[in-house]
Amino acid sequence: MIAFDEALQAALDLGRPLGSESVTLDEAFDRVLAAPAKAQQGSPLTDVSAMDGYAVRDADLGAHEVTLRLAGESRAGQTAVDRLEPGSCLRIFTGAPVPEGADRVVIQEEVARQGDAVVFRGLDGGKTHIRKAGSDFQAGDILVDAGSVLDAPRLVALAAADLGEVEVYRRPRVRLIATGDEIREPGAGGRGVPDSVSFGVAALVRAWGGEVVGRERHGDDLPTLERAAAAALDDADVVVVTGGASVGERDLARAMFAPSGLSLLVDKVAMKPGKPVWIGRCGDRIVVGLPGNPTSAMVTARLLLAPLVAGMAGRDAQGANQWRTEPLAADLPCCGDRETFVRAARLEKGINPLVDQDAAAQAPLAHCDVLLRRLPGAAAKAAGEPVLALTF
Ligand SMILES: Nc1nc2c(c(=O)[nH]1)N[C@H]1C(S)=C(S)[C@@H](COP(=O)(O)OP(=O)(O)OC[C@H]3O[C@@H](n4cnc5c(N)ncnc54)[C@H](O)[C@@H]3O)O[C@H]1N2
Ligand code: MOO
Repeated sequence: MIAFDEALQAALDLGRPLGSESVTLDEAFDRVLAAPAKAQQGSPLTDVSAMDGYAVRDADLGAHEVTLRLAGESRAGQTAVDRLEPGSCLRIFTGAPVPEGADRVVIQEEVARQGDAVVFRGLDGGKTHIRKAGSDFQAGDILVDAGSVLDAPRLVALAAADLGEVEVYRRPRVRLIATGDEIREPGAGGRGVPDSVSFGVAALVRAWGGEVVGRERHGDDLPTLERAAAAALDDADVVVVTGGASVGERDLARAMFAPSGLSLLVDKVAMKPGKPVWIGRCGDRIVVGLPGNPTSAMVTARLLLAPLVAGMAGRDAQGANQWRTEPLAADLPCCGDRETFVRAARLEKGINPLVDQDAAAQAPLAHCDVLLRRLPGAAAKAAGEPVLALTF
């Protein structure tokens, strides 16, 4: 049995990016940029108006009221006049090119219009309401750094950079295998245990940048499981097997990978819940064995699988387990002799440890937002005291 930190280090060491691929911006959401995104051209391309109004020359506006002749119109996407002649003004709209010679845009609320005659109050020397060419960014500027997760605002920046495709890290392909004669698909009713864990693990894999390529269930029959293991290793970067991790004769999760050349890197971890969790390799494939008890499975998946998948997806693997100090909303008992990850809810007044800490319980998962980290032998804590918390 190894310490939790040692197991985490093994997961981090395995969690290396798998290479990159080019995707269209439509496909880029939530992917991780593998190379810095450079603007293909500057923006705005020319000086443009920031407001709806009239483009004028400063020299034409004196201290007092002045009337200028309307010479035409400039709209975003089309301009009738490239140059503003002295004594004239140009109707202009937000985003439209500012003609050569114009010094400012006077907003329409500040002028009076009588046909083609536009009356301006005196020059107030305030804002020009002109966005200069390249003032947002210039050709070659790096708009989004490599390693960024492409969220909504970053996708805007990429499209603005005039990029149709971007280079992103490949997503690790993850296949889930639930084991156990009793496990069945949820929704079928009757005897058996609904496979709940696979849904939580699949969601977690996706949230941390992985692609779930398959979810399957098999009974406790070794030849069947061996065949399933070999097939899964064929098309996945990571195979996650649930259940059968403990010491019973029917706990076959490790055995099913033996003919595929399993070498164990982590085998039992001094943590509660989740002691039977294991991690191994079959060639260049990674296998993660989660305990069958649903809370144990989700805790170990969050603490070890999430950083592994994050690292393989090019994300900040270390950052996946970012423990923060937060105040307790209720008392917390002392910790036993195994490092313990207490399930808790984040309330407005602080972190509230859940009453039911049974590793097999599932109802508490519906209220669980955070894990609390408790070192072996840690003393009891009172409400208000700080505790180490990790968002689940
Ligand atoms: N003698 C010992 N017994 C056990 C030990 C031990 O050290 N010595 N460890 C215990 C611990 S800790 C855990 S955790 C469990 C984990 O056991 P397994 O990984 O072998 O899990 P199973 O026996 O296959 O199943 C346990 C439990 O979980 C349910 N299960 C399994 N898969 C799913 C799923 N996909 N969805 C929902 N529920 C699932 C299963 O029906 C069982 O009730 O072992 C202890 N025993
Ligand atoms: O430690 Mo097992 O993972 O709890 O019930």
